[in-house]
Amino acid sequence: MFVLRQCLTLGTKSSVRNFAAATNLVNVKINEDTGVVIMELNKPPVNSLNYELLEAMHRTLVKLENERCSGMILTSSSPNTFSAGLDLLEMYKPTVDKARKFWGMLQNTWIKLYSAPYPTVAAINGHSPAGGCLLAMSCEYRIMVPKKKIGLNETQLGIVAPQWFQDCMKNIIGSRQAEKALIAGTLFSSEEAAKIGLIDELATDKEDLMKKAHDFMDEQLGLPPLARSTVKIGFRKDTLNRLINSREVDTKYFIDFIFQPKVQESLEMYLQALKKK
Ligand SMILES: CCCCCCCCCCCC/C=C/CC(=O)SCCNC(=O)CCNC(=O)[C@H](O)C(C)(C)COP(=O)(O)OP(=O)(O)OC[C@H]1O[C@@H](n2cnc3c(N)ncnc32)[C@H](O)[C@@H]1OP(=O)(O)O
Repeated sequence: MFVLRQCLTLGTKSSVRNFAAATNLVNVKINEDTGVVIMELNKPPVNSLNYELLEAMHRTLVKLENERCSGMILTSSSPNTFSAGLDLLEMYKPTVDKARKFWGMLQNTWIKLYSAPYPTVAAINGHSPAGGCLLAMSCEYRIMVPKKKIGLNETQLGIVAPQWFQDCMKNIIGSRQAEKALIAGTLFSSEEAAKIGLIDELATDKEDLMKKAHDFMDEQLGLPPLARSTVKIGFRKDTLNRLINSREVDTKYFIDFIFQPKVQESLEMYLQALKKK
């Protein structure tokens, strides 16, 4: 049974609720017996990743480093969407300062998630485009409900998936498949994603999704943790270091790119199309 665990917070059950309620943007539950955490994104309607949601995730990931967290399942409270990716409003006519702060928080959050030593599973309970796909790809294992969409569709919006987004995809589906998918900005159905290995398993529904996520976690918890995490980090270090060693350059690419008038036009048109749906 899952209970909110005291040591995640300041010591009482009500402080646990305060920790989550401080933003309300992520629900965090931990199994007292196993140490497995469920982090549920909770920014209706579509968990678009704005600064505040990223900060809430980042803060949680930092806290988990100091806790007896043995593994994490990432999912969402939305019935239809895991995450709609980066909040387009963060990129549409921001100030330079705001855009810089936003991008820095995205980098921070990704670095923490990608390098987490404990096993991580994305329980993808709905659509997962662009930054949503990045979150899923940053976990070690992906399980998805049927008939939803996942992929790095940036090109379709007139923007470009940054190098580290691209690297994550390459690491999972291989260079050739990733190149094709990134150039076209392909959004794969859950079923197609399973065929190319972008996701590891299909689930029938949310209940089955969570069951499969726990099954994966149970398998991982049977492995010696230090050996497990050493191999994981060994595989991920080049991708991580590539961003860590070039954070400023990456931020400059982002700022220079989104402030181009053509990119702002594309974002405006895309936002309008989303509203008109
Ligand atoms: C290699 C070197 C490269 C060097 C150059 C690098 C330069 C860097 C460039 C910049 C890179 C930027 C990277 C960006 C990555 C991203 O993540 S961009 C975001 C992409 N996201 C999407 O395309 C998803 C858009 N949303 C949808 O497709 C749908 O909403 C959905 C399928 C997720 C869900 O559909 P549905 O349930 O039908 O909900 P909707 O009615 O569509 O939406 C509800 C509501 O939410 C608003 N919304 C949806 N998505 C977003 C979003 N991403 N941001 C902000 N808002 C969003 C939508 O407008 C609706 O609003 P209203 O209720 O109408 O107000």
